[in-house]
Amino acid sequence: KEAEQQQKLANVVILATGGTIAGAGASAANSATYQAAKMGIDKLIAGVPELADIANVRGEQVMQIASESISNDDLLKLAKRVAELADSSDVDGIVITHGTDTLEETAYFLNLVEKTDKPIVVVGSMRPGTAMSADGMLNLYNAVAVAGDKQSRGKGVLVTLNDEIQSGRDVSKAVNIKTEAFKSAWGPMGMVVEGKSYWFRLPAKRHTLNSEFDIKQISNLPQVDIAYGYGNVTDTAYKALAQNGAKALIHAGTGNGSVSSRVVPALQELRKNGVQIIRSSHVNQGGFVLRNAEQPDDKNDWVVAHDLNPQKARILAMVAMTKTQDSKELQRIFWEY
Ligand SMILES: NC(=O)CC[C@H](N)C(=O)O
Repeated sequence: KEAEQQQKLANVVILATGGTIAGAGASAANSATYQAAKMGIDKLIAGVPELADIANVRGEQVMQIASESISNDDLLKLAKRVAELADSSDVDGIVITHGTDTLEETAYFLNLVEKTDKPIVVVGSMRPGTAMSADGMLNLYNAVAVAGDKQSRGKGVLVTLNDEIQSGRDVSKAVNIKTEAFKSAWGPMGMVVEGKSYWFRLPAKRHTLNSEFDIKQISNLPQVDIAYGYGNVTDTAYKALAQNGAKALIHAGTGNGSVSSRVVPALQELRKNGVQIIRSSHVNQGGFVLRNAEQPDDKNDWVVAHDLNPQKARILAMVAMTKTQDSKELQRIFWEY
């Protein structure tokens, strides 16, 4: 009977990378003061015995770090392992446990480069497992439930925290001290309650199988950096980043991705020297940057990131520039993904 039950359950692999979901504090009262990336994947799985009721789960420790320290090489390593697993006939879904600080970047990267319709779910937590009201156990249970569900196929890379199923493209860490930390300007795609998914919308942007990018053809990512717009800003950071080898600069602009008159000449000059200039916005609840609004992008030969926040714009620029150095092509890609 037990063997029969196991055969019916989906096979889900959990790739662990660290973060708070693997964190530990000195006391149960430490919900915010703790060390991330302390607990191994086997302990994490053992901590949620209910996982065995919803899937055949096995874990792999890919790295053990806080996500603010994830490098492009780490990203490539993780994505290549995800692709291998997605190609295995005995894997139905993949969960990635991840620190929440750059979770949105990894989720978007995988969404762009994984050629599979199998569910890929990225999950983290806001409190370590040692804390009172820790959220990691339920988030992980929900992630495994979603990853093992056939209904989750072909919907792009997903993120489950706070009982919500979010699109890995849209979601962003919007609050850093609450368990309802992750939001999307366009709303969640669904809910997961007691291990069952309830879907309400689908992503409109290109992803996974419908993406022109494939991790199997990517071995390097170009250097793309971000500089921040604010009152009294100077062009120092932009110039320094370009001098240090950035092939594209994401302008994390104010408002509509506006650019200070003290910075415009430097960006025009950098563009003439071959650096791509991509205007994004750092407004908190979802920026929306349009071509030739605020700045003459056609004249300057700049690109706009549209609704992508600066850190997501960096991810798309890196992936796009593995294929093209043409600013018009880059702009097409920024509209489509
Ligand atoms: N809530 C978290 O996961 C944050 C912990 C850590 N800064 C990380 O991103 O890994």
